[in-house]
Amino acid sequence: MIQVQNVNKKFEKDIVLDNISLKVDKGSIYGLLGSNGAGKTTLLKTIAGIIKQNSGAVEVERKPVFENVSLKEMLIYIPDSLFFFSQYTTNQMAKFYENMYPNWNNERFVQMQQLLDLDPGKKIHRFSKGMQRQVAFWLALCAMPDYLILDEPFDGLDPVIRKKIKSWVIQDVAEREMTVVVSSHNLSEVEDICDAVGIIHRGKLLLEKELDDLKSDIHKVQLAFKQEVSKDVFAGLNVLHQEKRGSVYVFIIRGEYDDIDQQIQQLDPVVFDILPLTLEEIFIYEMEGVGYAIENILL
Ligand SMILES: Nc1ncnc2c1ncn2[C@@H]1O[C@H](COP(=O)(O)OP(=O)(O)OP(=O)(O)O)[C@@H](O)[C@H]1O
Repeated sequence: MIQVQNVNKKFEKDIVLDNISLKVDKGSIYGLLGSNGAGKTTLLKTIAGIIKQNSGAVEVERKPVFENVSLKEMLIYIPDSLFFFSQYTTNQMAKFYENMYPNWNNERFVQMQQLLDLDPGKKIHRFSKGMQRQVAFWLALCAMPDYLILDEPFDGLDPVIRKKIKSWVIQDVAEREMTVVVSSHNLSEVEDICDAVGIIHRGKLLLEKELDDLKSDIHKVQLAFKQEVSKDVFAGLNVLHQEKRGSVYVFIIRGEYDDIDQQIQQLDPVVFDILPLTLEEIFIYEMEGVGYAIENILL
């Protein structure tokens, strides 16, 4: 488990992380979303134990992570700008990883080579950017980490490879309870793999949600009545957003499907539909609820 508690980080006078708290359960995938400069990389590096917060606590397996050598053997961070020793081939990097990570799996290294179709004897810096990213995943997954921290990991990967790598990550989460934190500025890029998502903006965690909860407790409702109705009749509903298109009301309502259905049936509408929302719509309305326009943050 990863626990971040009231973490603050400043670079000179700039507050880059502002009282951030979050928890990532073992065997789950947490998506950290935010625009450029939001603080994602800083937070990931703090979780990976590479930089130290000014205050607050960052714990992995209930131990402080900064400069903790035993935790580093269990945790791999793939940065947004990759680093490999110049002149090294993947085979040479694999030897290096084998010495660093006690659970290194050489059989897997050979299997993945066939699936990725990359020459392990070629110098890594001679590969394209996307191929270098594949090498980073190849090495990271063969180290069999318990924790995988990924900074904008899918940038520059073609859709086929992206799908393949996502499925490997999900497999490791399902089969051996690997825990993953993945950052992105794009919701659609990570929504298919995450169990929970947090949105960070200007160093603050604005919103944090389990995706299953999100989808089950927010609904779009279209309604029309024979006659004008007073706004008061909707007072019992937790309305996040409402608009009127002609004679049709469109509401975004938080709550259990059955409760909403029951309350609205009592109002005797002539049109009544409860519709599902896309994840992007859910975030738009949730963010509106906390006073931010998501377009300024994620889109
Ligand atoms: N080493 C540093 N020294 C000074 N300021 C820094 C340093 N690293 C990051 N910052 C500042 O911290 C803020 C957050 O940067 P960070 O890289 O964490 O954001 P990000 O959300 O990962 O952005 P991006 O999506 O552009 O990669 C930025 O204003 C950045 O300029």
